[in-house]
Amino acid sequence: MRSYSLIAPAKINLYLEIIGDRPDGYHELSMVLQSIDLGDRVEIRANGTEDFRIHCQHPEVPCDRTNLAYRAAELLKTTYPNAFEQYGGADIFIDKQIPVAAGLAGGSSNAAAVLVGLEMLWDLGLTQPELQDLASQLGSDIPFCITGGTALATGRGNELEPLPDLEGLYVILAKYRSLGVSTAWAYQTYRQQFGSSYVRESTDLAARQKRVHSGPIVKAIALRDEMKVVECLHNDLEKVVLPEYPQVLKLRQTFEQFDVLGTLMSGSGPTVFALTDSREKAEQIRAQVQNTLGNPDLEFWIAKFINTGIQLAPGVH
Ligand SMILES: C[C@@](CO)(OP(=O)(O)O)[C@H](O)COP(=O)(O)OP(=O)(O)OC[C@H]1O[C@@H](n2ccc(N)nc2=O)[C@H](O)[C@@H]1O
Ligand SMILES: Nc1ncnc2c1ncn2[C@@H]1O[C@H](COP(=O)(O)OP(=O)(O)O)[C@@H](O)[C@H]1O
Repeated sequence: MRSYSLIAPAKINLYLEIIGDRPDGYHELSMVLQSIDLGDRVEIRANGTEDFRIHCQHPEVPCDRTNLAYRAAELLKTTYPNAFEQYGGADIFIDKQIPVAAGLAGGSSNAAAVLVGLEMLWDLGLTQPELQDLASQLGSDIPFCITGGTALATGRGNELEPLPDLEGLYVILAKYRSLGVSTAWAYQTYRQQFGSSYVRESTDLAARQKRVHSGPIVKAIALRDEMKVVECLHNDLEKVVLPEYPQVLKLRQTFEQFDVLGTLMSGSGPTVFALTDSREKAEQIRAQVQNTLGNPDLEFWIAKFINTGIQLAPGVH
């Protein structure tokens, strides 16, 4: 039976601005997304049956139809029933390295890997826009997870413009093991507290431009001015998550005390990250934060920026 083994990287948000409410219930965003080399391994193995089966050891990851990877497979099955009939189902093995419900797009990246893997397994010959369209139907962050790298994301987060690679940066990620934040809760709470009506189709371009402030970070990335990039780090969702989770606020403040280039909460949290220009520095900061907070529930990861999304796992054919 044919199989593909893929690496599904996590992302961090270097910039997340909520422009306003959308009529479809989502939020209009302006984000800068960055892939990092912390990733899950996703293996997709044809199983000759009429089913998809999810295999994952992580206690917080469901192995049923609610798994985003399963939903990705189902979407391809209903969109291309003839291919499904010809090739059949698959076993999907997820080796989880990305923390769950952490604001790092773990589930989204797994779903992206399934779209890419099944597309190859079923010889569908889809174009990149066709694949991106399917991804968009499944979740706002999934189109980015396919192509990865550094990108400006607008709309729901699904409209992408690639940006020049940000190379040579390292990231220390920290998360309380027992803490997870629901993305839906974060956006809903933001809407209740700060909601504003915003219609993208508005002809009032001047009003729209006034509210989109990603210009400076995009320019800094284009100029590869890393010092300027770190000055522009921003996440509107911190306004609702940090007051609700004092531990996360404390973590964010602790990173600020040390010699980091910049620090921010990623996505809907609760992961907090800090940037450095070397792995040694990242190790040093990790030790300093760990010693300061001394909490056994706190977990750390060190990763570097990468310029790829879903990739074939090295050494597997
Ligand atoms: C916050 C971010 C930042 O990158 O990432 P995470 O923290 O989840 O990793 C994303 O916007 C999350 O993207 P994703 O997790 O794909 O979102 P979806 O599945 O489409 O939607 C999950 C929930 O968030 C809300 N949502 C999502 C995107 C958006 N632009 N506006 C929203 O209000 C939706 O209404 C839904 O209740
Ligand atoms: N393949 C998957 N990996 C991780 N979580 C998943 C997956 N499929 C469904 N989930 C569920 O989605 C929720 C959000 O998980 P995740 O994608 O890791 O976080 P985030 O949306 O913060 O990036 C979790 O509570 C988890 O139960």
